[in-house]
Amino acid sequence: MQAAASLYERIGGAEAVRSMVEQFYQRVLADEQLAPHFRHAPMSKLQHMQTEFFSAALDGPSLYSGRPVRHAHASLNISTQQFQRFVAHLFETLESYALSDADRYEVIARLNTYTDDVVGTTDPL
Ligand code: HEM
Repeated sequence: MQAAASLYERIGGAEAVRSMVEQFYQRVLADEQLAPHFRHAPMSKLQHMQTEFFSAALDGPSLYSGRPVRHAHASLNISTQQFQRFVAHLFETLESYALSDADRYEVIARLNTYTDDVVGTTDPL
């Protein structure tokens, strides 16, 4: 019997995750409440790291080699509202992929587990 397909496979594998991250960042950078955070960010490295991160988060084969999420966002002073906008852009991006609603909510639920690592992390690492 074959193992059930992972979320990574259901979204369409490596190429789908790469293009999903690209579309997602186009949305994030077009959002005037989020874009200022990325003004000095190394965007091609960030997209690469995010692609790895999402692949790992969706149970794909790749390992995430970037910094811990808490470390990467320390001192960025991201608000809860900005975090919610970020996740809403992801949800909208996922709407153009052939995923069930349950899968879309599962992706969002996984990202929401990082809220405390991303929001307002001005405290010591
Ligand atoms: C669940 C939510 C989020 C996740 C999982 C996430 C994940 C990541 C990852 C994996 C990196 C790369 C780390 C590295 O370079 O080693 C990163 C960097 C970054 N993220 Fe996020 N992020 C999230 C939310 C946000 C939000 C809401 C913002 C801003 C509005 C943001 C702004 C940034 C910036 C500016 C960087 C680049 C930091 C630098 O290299 O100087 N992130 N994020």
